[in-house]
Amino acid sequence: MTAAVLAGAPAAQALLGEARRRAAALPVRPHLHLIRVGQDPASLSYVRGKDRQAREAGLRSTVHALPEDVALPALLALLDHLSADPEAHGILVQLPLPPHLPPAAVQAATDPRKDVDGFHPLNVGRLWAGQPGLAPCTALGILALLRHYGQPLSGRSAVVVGRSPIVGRPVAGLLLAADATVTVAHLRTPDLGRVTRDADVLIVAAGQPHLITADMVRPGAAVVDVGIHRLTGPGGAPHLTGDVHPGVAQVAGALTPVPGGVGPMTVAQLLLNTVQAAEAQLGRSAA
Ligand SMILES: Nc1nc2c(c(=O)[nH]1)N[C@@H](CN(C=O)c1ccc(C(=O)N[C@@H](CCC(=O)O)C(=O)O)cc1)CN2
Repeated sequence: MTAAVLAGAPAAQALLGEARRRAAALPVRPHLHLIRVGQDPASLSYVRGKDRQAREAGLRSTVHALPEDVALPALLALLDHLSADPEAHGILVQLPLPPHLPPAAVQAATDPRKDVDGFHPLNVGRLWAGQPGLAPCTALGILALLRHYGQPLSGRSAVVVGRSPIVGRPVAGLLLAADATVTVAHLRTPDLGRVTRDADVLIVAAGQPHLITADMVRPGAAVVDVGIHRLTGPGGAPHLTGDVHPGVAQVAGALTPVPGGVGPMTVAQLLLNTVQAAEAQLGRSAA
């Protein structure tokens, strides 16, 4: 068996089209504020991509580039200011942050109605309570990707490997809301393969290259690889790989590529979250 490829680009285009249509129906352009601290090369590239795609989708976007040594009170003051600004609809602080800035304090300082990352404790609670709200972009993007390719979730066994607040935990909550039977495993789970072999739908966000090998996958399962690792090949050439070993393609029924799978969904979903936040703030929806 060779797994069907669940490519992110067409599914992301569908989300971007929806974001563009819904943004155009609003009386003002939704305004996204992207806050970046320091010069981490990956963060620079992700924020640049978010800013560019936001503009292409007809949104306004402003990048706030803060120095690596910015003090916590200064960052919180910016978040307070944007939270109170009626013309700011979405606020995102790019992760990772330098060690002196605790993510929990930063995430709690954003108005939950503008928290387009879905990391504010109120939005985390809403997700787990099954209430409408803003949810994390990668987790929503994974569900949208599976939906785009007609992968059923209701009544199926879904196993999530990884328990991060960005992906593992929220995707487990969303799978549960979609009526899947959900198991969360992680790097300390004994005999991980025994757990993952139970999955009809396997989501891997453990941050360890090639953790999941072919013998750990049920034949025909849908496998979503959230890992992104820059490895150096035998000739010294760098290449990107995921948490899933390439040999899994011989066993799985469907598999997301790395790169080009979940990654593009994260940014597209961010823009849709921003439009959703603007709609709510303008009294156009319940969320
Ligand atoms: N505040 C946040 N910070 C971070 C988040 C987040 O959702 N909110 N997620 C990640 C980084 N991220 C977006 O911010 C992100 C990661 C990967 C991709 C992507 O398109 N990846 C490509 C490969 C690109 C490459 O590295 O060459 C792919 O998978 O095809 C987009 C966004 C951590 N921080």
